[in-house]
Amino acid sequence: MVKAEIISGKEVAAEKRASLKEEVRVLQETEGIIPGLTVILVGDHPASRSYVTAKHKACAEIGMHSEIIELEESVSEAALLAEISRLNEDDTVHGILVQLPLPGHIDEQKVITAISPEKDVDGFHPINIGKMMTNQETLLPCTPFGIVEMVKSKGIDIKGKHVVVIGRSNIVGKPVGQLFLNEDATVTYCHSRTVNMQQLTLQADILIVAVGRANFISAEYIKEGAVIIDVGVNRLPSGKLCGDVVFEDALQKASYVTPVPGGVGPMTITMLLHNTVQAAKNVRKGV
Ligand SMILES: Nc1nc2c(c(=O)[nH]1)N[C@@H](CN(C=O)c1ccc(C(=O)N[C@@H](CCC(=O)O)C(=O)O)cc1)CN2
Repeated sequence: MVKAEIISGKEVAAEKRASLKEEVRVLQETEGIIPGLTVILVGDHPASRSYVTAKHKACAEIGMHSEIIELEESVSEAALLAEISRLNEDDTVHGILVQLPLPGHIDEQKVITAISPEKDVDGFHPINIGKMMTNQETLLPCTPFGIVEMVKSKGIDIKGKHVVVIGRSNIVGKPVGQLFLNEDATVTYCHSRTVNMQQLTLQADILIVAVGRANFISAEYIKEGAVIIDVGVNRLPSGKLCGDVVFEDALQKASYVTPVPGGVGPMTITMLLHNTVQAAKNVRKGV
């Protein structure tokens, strides 16, 4: 029997994008500012290319300016850093994003740190991460930010809830736990070395799964009535996309579940738009 309500990231994203479109219109009409995003794509990873294209399209749909800079897979780290430095100095660029992952010869952390924190619309710069950790206003990592927005959109109470995060990546696992901690949740992290993970996941009021392994979480890991957030986007040999959670199992045991596709993914790009508009406004405020 289906018990859970599906949290449609597509629907939450559409609502948020409509309000951002209006914000962009007002910003342009009243102050002549058009928020601008520049995305750097290194190499020709097909999934990365499709995410970058989706970002470009999403910007256009809400009236924002955007540009894609494509660099060869073999580009040197120094050349990439020089490009970032040029964009840091360009006042028409409010947001800079380097699509990840990068080729192995480039130090990802060095690249992220080279982006001006004020233009770091991915929210990955150590200064922005530090501000997030200390609960200060800043540009927040898009996927974690989108997850919190989705949960809030359903009026789900976070305070005092036990949030269990499976995964400890810098772009999703670690920051999503911190954002829920900032919302007064009790947070537990699980990862590949966690002993008896099931004992922990069965305590989760909100279970966030970001491991990148198809159908990693099944019914026996889910507490009755839990909120299940599935961050995984895995392509099966059949070509079909699926999440890290067995969706049918979550439907039967959880109170809410996010689908794949159409769940967390669309929120990632939406919060990127939000951050870029925010970065443009911050320039005006001198933040
Ligand atoms: N610089 C960054 N690199 C990467 C990020 C990021 O936030 N910043 N996140 C991911 C990729 N990503 C955005 O860049 C992303 C992933 C998935 C989706 C999405 O909408 N997925 C759809 C399915 C898409 C499909 O058909 O393949 C869904 O879940 O519905 C958007 C953005 C890694 N790199």
